[in-house]
Amino acid sequence: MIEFRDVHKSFGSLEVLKGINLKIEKGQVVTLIGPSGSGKSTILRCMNLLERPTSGQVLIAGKDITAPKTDIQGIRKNIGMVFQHFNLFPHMTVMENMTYAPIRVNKLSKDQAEQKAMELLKLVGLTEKAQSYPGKLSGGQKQRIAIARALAMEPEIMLFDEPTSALDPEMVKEVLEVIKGLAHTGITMALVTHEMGFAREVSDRVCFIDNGLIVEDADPAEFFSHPKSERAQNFLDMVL
Ligand SMILES: Nc1ncnc2c1ncn2[C@@H]1O[C@H](COP(=O)(O)OP(=O)(O)OP(=O)(O)O)[C@@H](O)[C@H]1O
Repeated sequence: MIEFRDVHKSFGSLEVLKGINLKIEKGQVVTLIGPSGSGKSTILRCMNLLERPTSGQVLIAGKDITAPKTDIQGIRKNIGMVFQHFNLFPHMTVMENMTYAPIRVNKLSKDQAEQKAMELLKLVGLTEKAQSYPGKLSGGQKQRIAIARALAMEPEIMLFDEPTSALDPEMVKEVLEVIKGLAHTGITMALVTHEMGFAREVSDRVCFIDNGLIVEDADPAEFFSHPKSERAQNFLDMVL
């Protein structure tokens, strides 16, 4: 579903990705972990070309999205993304936030889009907030809405870039529960997270990134109990 072939990315003279090779199969849940600045978010952002690789290829469902003249908007429709900061439109109600793109991009009628939005609000436990403005919601609620909004486009792929890092500790759980509920429902998921318990419990695979490379790509139980590299061991000693 997602494939990286020798992906490099530089910002000026700083080479941030140094040859990433990665395959994520349809329906898999893959977590990227590693030290700050190692390139995790950049890998995720190359999956929908928010960052364009300097060289190498990114394939989505077999299609090379790094090729010239790719219909990137068409591809992005199929890839939901949830960021650390929720990015909801502050001047729109929750319902308007959730129906905006489905009406304009997926050409749903207002009724269809609202019906779909209500189903998703139910999924994230926030039906009573449909007419609220984001400013009236807690951080955890905003992030659950952001997830529901991404799902409203019915994407086959969901990318999560540190979805709980900006939340107060008491709100982390409610957001992780929602993400957990999506795992293994058929959606292909890639996550950058510092929540090691979550990575261990929910992922099919954990990729340990260090200094722009995938140092380990392993089964979570194996990775957390017996990391192969000294770098991963040192990292786990710091964070666990
Ligand atoms: N748009 C950009 N312009 C310049 N440098 C960038 C840009 N985006 C990222 N970088 C640099 O690339 C490196 C990798 O960043 P990235 O955000 O991918 O790391 P990360 O592993 O996700 O880190 P963190 O866990 O701290 O979010 C960092 O040194 C960062 O400063």
